[in-house]
Amino acid sequence: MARELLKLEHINKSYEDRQILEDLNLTIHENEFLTLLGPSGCGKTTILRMIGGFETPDSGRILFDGKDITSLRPEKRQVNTVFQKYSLFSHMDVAENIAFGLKLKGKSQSYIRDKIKYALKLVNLDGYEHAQVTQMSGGQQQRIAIARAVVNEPKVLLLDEPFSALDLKLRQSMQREIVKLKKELGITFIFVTHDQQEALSMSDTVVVMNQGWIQQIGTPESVYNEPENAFVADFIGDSNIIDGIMVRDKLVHLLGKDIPCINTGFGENVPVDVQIRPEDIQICAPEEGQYRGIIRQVIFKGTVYDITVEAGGFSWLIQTITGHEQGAEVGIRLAASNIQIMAKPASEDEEAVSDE
Ligand SMILES: Nc1ncnc2c1ncn2[C@@H]1O[C@H](COP(=O)(O)OP(=O)(O)OP(=O)(O)O)[C@@H](O)[C@H]1O
Repeated sequence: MARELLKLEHINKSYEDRQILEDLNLTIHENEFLTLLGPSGCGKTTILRMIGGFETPDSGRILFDGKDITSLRPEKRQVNTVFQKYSLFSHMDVAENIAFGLKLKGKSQSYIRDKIKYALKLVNLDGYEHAQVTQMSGGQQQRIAIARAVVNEPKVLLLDEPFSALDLKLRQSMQREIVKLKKELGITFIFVTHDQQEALSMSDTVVVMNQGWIQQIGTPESVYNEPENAFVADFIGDSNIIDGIMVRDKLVHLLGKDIPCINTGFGENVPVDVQIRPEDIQICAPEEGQYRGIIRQVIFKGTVYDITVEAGGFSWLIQTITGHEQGAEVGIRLAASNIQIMAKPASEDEEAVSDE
């Protein structure tokens, strides 16, 4: 892993009486594409605003390259932000928008002209210097906002849900552009989104958050394939999450049956959350399955079918390439390697006891 660039240490933040972040710790590396992912209100933007310098933590430190920048003004940080609402100046043309920050810094006219040209090329808008921003599409405006941030040569670019106003197709093409841009610039990107697909497809590292707490940090593959708890499993992709009890290692009691699973090390009689992805479940003949059930619903999604099967007292979501008949009696099979065993979250009572 590359060198550590940014460190958030023991960050606490409350608004009025409500604690939003509690003892948050996070390390971001040089040249990393890190995404803060979580539902609305979980504190993603608050973290980004602290890194940008628009918000100060109540306690804790933010280190940049080993230096404490917790109280440094935004313009003194080597960090630039692209906001959700592009916040472009509508009375200025494209070039003036991009030049704004550079003029404030007292850069020369020729320097500014070169930078504008370079940045517009980078975001595929060469020749748009004198276009009016109000007459440009949402995608183009977002590109200008990115160009405006990039000309400051930040070491870290912060992007707060930058594509939320764009339609799906444009969003996907902007996602590809951002990944390309990141490679060209060779700097650190910190991206905020509540869209798990967006996070998985763009990032080196995904930080999954819920209610101010970091739930898991990992590569897109690891948070998808090895979620550490039911929240992550449920939030990222589709999942079947079922209560289970470990019989012994490699065997879990699930919906009335003992089902083989991979090594877990949880010990005997431990209640666990069991996760199985819809694409990892096989539909077979009734007598060949571990559970027997009925197909309740079949929905064609384009590349796959979403099939709901009622079996073992549970409503399973299963994804298949081929269609199935609603009402058919079927069996379902689970491969041990596709069963993810996760610790149950500590209950509030237990947390209270362990805090003492
Ligand atoms: N200036 C503020 N004053 C009071 N409460 C605030 C302020 N800013 C944020 N909050 C609250 O803090 C919590 C976290 O907000 P934050 O914007 O960080 O969440 P988020 O995960 O980025 O959500 P979203 O995706 O909706 O932007 C929310 O409950 C929000 O209402």
